[in-house]
Amino acid sequence: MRLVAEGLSATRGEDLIFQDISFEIAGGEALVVKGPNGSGKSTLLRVLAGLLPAESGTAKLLAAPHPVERLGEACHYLGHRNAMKRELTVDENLAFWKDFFGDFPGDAGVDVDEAVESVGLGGIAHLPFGYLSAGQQRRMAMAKLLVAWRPVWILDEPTAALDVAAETMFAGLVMAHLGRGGIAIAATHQPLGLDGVKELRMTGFAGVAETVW
Ligand SMILES: Nc1ncnc2c1ncn2[C@@H]1O[C@H](COP(=O)(O)OP(=O)(O)OP(=O)(O)O)[C@@H](O)[C@H]1O
Repeated sequence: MRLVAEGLSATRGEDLIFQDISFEIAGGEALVVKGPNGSGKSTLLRVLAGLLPAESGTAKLLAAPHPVERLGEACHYLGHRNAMKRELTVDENLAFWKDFFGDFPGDAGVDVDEAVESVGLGGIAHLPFGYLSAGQQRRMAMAKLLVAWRPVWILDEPTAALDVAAETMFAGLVMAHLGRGGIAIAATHQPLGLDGVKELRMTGFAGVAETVW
């Protein structure tokens, strides 16, 4: 499996945010997107996840024997917001997402109990999501990545508001995902604790993006 981005550019409103971004990552690899505030990291992730159209260029997943028409279909997107209903319990939220997403061909997500255990919060999944602390809510949002299989994880500041133990836990989840042949692309200002990752540095349109491998 390979994710290939070629000549991507994107606009927000009237403004060109970045242009001519190209990179390639294989199954089992992670790409960390770095750059100052406003340089376009979130915009790039949203383009890859299919949530914003690219102005030009392409991003494709070459994934025999499961060809993918649109990259977004193969992606889990964990954005700044957790996308969980505050009034529903954690169990109910995760069961909804498991059912809604379903599995992408090739592998399967774990059940809700196992996902909650994996993020270290077994025992509180019966509580309404809104009762949880900010860090616990973020951990539970990470559990969404586990309940349905998607080969590509798109992660926007995944560890913001997390303590050191949770950062370590999340690095373990990402490593396990890579170990299953998955791909992870993360925008972050903090080190994710992953070894041997590729890096893409965004400099904003004032200085066009530069890649560092
Ligand atoms: N909906 C929008 N309409 C117009 N401009 C936008 C919109 N959303 C973002 N922008 C602009 O696009 C540029 C890139 O924003 P983006 O959120 O991609 O940056 P970022 O690198 O992720 O920043 P940060 O590190 O602060 O999260 C910024 O100048 C921002 O003001």
